[in-house]
This record gives sequence, structure tokens and C-alpha cells, in this order.
Amino acid sequence: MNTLNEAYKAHPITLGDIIPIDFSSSPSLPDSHSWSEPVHDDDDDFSATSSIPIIDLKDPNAQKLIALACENWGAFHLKNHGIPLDVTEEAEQELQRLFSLPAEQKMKALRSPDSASGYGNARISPFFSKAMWYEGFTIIGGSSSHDAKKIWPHDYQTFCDRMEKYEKQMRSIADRLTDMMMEVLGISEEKRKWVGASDVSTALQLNFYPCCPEPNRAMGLAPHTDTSIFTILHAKSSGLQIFKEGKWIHVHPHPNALIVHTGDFTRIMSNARFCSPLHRVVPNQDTERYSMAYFYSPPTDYVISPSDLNSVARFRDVTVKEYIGIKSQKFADSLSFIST
Ligand SMILES: C=C1C[C@]23C[C@H]1CC[C@H]2[C@@]12CCC[C@@](C)(C(=O)O1)[C@H]2[C@@H]3C(=O)O
Ligand SMILES: O=C(O)CCC(=O)C(=O)O
Ligand SMILES: [Fe+2]
Repeated sequence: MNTLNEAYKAHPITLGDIIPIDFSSSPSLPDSHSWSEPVHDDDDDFSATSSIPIIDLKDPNAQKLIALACENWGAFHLKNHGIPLDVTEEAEQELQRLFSLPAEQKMKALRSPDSASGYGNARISPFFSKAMWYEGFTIIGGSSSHDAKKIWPHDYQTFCDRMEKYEKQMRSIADRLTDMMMEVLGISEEKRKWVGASDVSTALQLNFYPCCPEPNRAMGLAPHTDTSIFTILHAKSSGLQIFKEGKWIHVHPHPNALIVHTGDFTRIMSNARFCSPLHRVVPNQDTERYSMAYFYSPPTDYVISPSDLNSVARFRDVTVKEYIGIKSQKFADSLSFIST
């Protein structure tokens, strides 16, 4: 079994918390999904004046610009990434085909407590008292056939092939970005060997946010930081927001660009020079939102340690596996839990 799956298996979440509801039967917001304060307000859109930078991967200054974006935002749009359009479009078609299935069919792949893969609510659901306007499907370690077979016993191959092809493309970008980031941090060759190796920890998360009758009181995906080095996100509609200096900033999609953001592992490794941005998703009233998030992390027994030896280490060393355990229990307090 995949080692990342094993790491999550060691920290099961309760089944009761991961059963999704059927959104098509909700003409109004049910109480279970109604968050007390208005979640967002259209007047709050600061994105016209302030937003994450757009970086061209072919720009000779890309490495410097990426480092700057990781310091200031922990996020950027990435254009000229070289991913063939048909690979992304075919993966997106499969993602839409999956979520448009009847609920009973998707439920056949319902995530069991001892696995992080399959269909269901977000893993972070137990930390919030209200439910999210959201459905997800998680693929761990590149292979979706185990879960896809439960949904389509005979017709799973196209789905698996297209997701695998998409993941390969994500992988090469993640390797490149990580090399650049670690070089900026002056991390030793020895500590960088895992980049490009076969045992990196990866996950592909397919996300669906149905149209919502009252988006101002609903939450698509509640605020969180990601457990990754980088997360690479593809989405064609609005809804993502990043928290910066006390404000939620909308991140509107940019044509043919990916959204890249840093996760907790980059924050630790950079000794807090780079951020791991708090982000959330709000649903739209008239547009469904689909997204694909690729999570990239070192092998599960890799030790994450702060790199900057000229200043005091702000975090203690942790293995990837150990941090997954901490995050499953402490959630938003995980980074302060390992702070020195
Ligand atoms: C490899 C990962 C990263 C996971 C857990 C596991 C599989 C699915 C990822 C997400 C996807 C949705 C948000 C999040 C917060 C969640 O609940 O599940 C993510 C989480 C994390 O970044 O911790
Ligand atoms: O749907 C999105 O844009 C964000 C998804 C996300 O934050 C995640 O999967 O961790
Ligand atoms: Fe996320």
C-alpha cells in the first residue's frame, strides 16, 4: 500500500462526519450548512487592487519572482507552464463526469475511516460545526483504480488514464518549483535528493462546489492551510480566497494559468520566511465550481527541518508522517504546536 495512505490510515476520521448530502434536493440553505456570520460580501472584493502575482515560468527571473511571491503571498498564478491543454481538458471532463453521477453511485466509493482516498466531504470537516457546500474525491499516490472500479466496474479506465496523465504533468512542474525554492533557501544537495524520486508523497484532490441558493451564508471549503510543499490548483471559476493582512482576497482564475500555493512544509523548511496561506472557497450562486488540487510533499519518512542556520530555528524537526498525525489532531494549531 502507498505510504502516504498508510500515514493517513493511522489517523482515521469518523465516518459520520464524511457522509455528503445530496445538494440537488436543497432549494434553500439547510440549517446544517448555514454558517452564522455572512461568509462573504461582494463589497469585500479587494482583488481589483490587490492580488497574487502572475509569474511566467519561461521568464529568466522566474526563480526570484517565485521566491518573492512565496514571501509576500505564499501564492501566485503560473503561466507558460507547458502543460498540454488537452491533458487538462480531458482530466476536467472526467472530473465533471464523476460529480454529475447520481449520489448512490458516488457513495459506492465513499472514503472509509481508514483511508484518505475516495469520495466524501473534506478531511477537515470534523473541525467545524457546520457542513460545507462541497464534495470531493481524493486520489492518493497516483492510482485511482481502486476507487474508480467501485463507481464504474467496467468503465473506469478512461478516468484513471486521464487522471494519471494529468498527475504526471503536475509532478514535473512540482519538481521544478521545489528545486527552485530549495535552491533559494540554500538547502543542501543531500536534503534535496528526494525531489524527482519515486517515493514522493502526492495526492490529487478533485473538488466540486455545486451552485448554492445563498452563497453569502455558505462555505465551500472552510479556512485551512495545506499539508504540502506546494499545491497546484486548476480552476476555471471564482470562489477561492486567500487571507492576507486581515482580509480575504479573491483569487480569480487567469486563463491558461495554474494557481500555485505553498503549504505548511514550505513554511517549516523556510523557517517561516515563506508563508503557508490560509485559504477557503465560497460557492457561487449561478456557476458550479470544479477544481483539481495536486498536493506535493516529500516521502513520509523525510525529516522537514528549518533551513536558515543563521537564525534561530522557529520550528522543531518533524517527519512528514509525524506532521500528518499532528495536523489530524491539532488542525489549525499544528504549526504553533511544533514552534520552538
Ligand atoms: C494529501 C492530503 C492533503 C489533504 C489531506 C490529504 C488528501 C486530501 C487533502 C485535502 C483536500 C481538501 C482540503 C484539505 C485540508 C482536506 O481536508 O483534504 C486537504 C488536506 C491537507 O492539506 O491537509
Ligand atoms: O477548490 C479550490 O480552489 C481550493 C481547494 C483546496 O483548497 C484544497 O483542495 O485544499
Ligand atoms: Fe487547500
